[in-house]
Amino acid sequence: MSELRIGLVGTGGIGRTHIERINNTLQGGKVVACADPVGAFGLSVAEKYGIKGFENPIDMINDPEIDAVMCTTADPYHEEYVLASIAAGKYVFCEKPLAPKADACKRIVEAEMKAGKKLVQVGFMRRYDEGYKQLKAAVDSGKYGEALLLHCAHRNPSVPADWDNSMAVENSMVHEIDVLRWLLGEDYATAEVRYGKSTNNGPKDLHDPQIMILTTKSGVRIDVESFVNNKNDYDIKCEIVCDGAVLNMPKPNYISVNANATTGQAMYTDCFQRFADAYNAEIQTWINASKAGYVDGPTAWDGYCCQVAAAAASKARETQTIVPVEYDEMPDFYKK
Ligand SMILES: NC(=O)C1=CN([C@@H]2O[C@H](COP(=O)(O)OP(=O)(O)OC[C@H]3O[C@@H](n4cnc5c(N)ncnc54)[C@H](O)[C@@H]3O)[C@@H](O)[C@H]2O)C=CC1
Ligand SMILES: O=C1[C@H](O)[C@H](O)[C@@H](O)[C@H](O)[C@H]1O
Repeated sequence: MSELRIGLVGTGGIGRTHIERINNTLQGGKVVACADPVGAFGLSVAEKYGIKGFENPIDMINDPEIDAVMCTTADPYHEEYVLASIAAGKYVFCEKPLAPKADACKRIVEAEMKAGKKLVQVGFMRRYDEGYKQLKAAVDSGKYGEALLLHCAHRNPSVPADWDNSMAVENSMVHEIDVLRWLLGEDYATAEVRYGKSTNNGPKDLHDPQIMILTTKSGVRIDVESFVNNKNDYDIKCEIVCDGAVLNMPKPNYISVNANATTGQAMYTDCFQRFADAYNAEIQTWINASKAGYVDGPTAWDGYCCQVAAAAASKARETQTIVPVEYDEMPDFYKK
């Protein structure tokens, strides 16, 4: 295959950044068409980029001129378009989360197994971030002993107006749920969500910050702060306390400037700046693997496991209790 012809469904913020990165920066693929659940909006974006527009996303997914699909719609639409891509036998990159709820993720897993071939990669780009990769290599090396505690923070300057209390876990901290499961190489045992004093930066009824506490099956304890209205910068932290060392993820930022007897350093204000290289790496990996005929990234099973843990955390938040995380047995299909 000379060039992977990609059809993108979901022409919102990240959809457009992915069109630009694939068509201007990455190699081996091209977004040749796009569509959106809001038909007219998708057509307007197709015109903006000079690519083919489809009023109906399903028509695009089924078009023989489309080799592979990217799903960057709002979360609730992921299931429909991923299932349509599987039915069409096409590789599909689905932005996180695979679907908002675990049962929808399980339907995708079952459809993929029925199709007899892994076709789905989920957009958990932090696995491709240099900082997280260095942390994983350090833990895997055994040089510093066992990982015992992790202290994490996931801070946004602000979130959309329709943000609700469930989204801190189900939309935002799903990144930590996935990347730490991958980094530590094990599943979770329990989930808990606690509140601190809420900020006045956001709506009155929003619990913000929230603290999610996870334990893994081997007993590692993880705390993650989610502060979505910090009105400052986009700040991602991960500190790993081991037997013989404390490992800290670097905080990449812009240069510092000494001028007028002051020093200052601009900070990242969104995920697109902080994880630009990781998005490029995950999508280049997806293009290369799709052309070669396999999946080489977070699978639909990873997406399911993530939402099982997220559902336990949401139940823990609602009940203010500690909730067990209970997965189905991993099918052999995903063990190879
Ligand atoms: N991996 C990551 O770090 C990130 C992943 N995401 C994920 O990507 C997916 C899409 O997120 P975003 O691009 O932030 O969503 P968005 O809110 O920018 O767009 C989502 C949908 O809203 C509608 N929409 C947006 N702007 C519109 C307009 N001007 N006119 C008409 N309709 C409009 C469209 O249906 C569009 O597909 C979500 O699943 C989200 O979880 C989003 C941001 C970062
Ligand atoms: O996926 C993302 C981004 O990566 C941000 O880190 C989150 O805070 C945001 O909610 C989510 O859309």
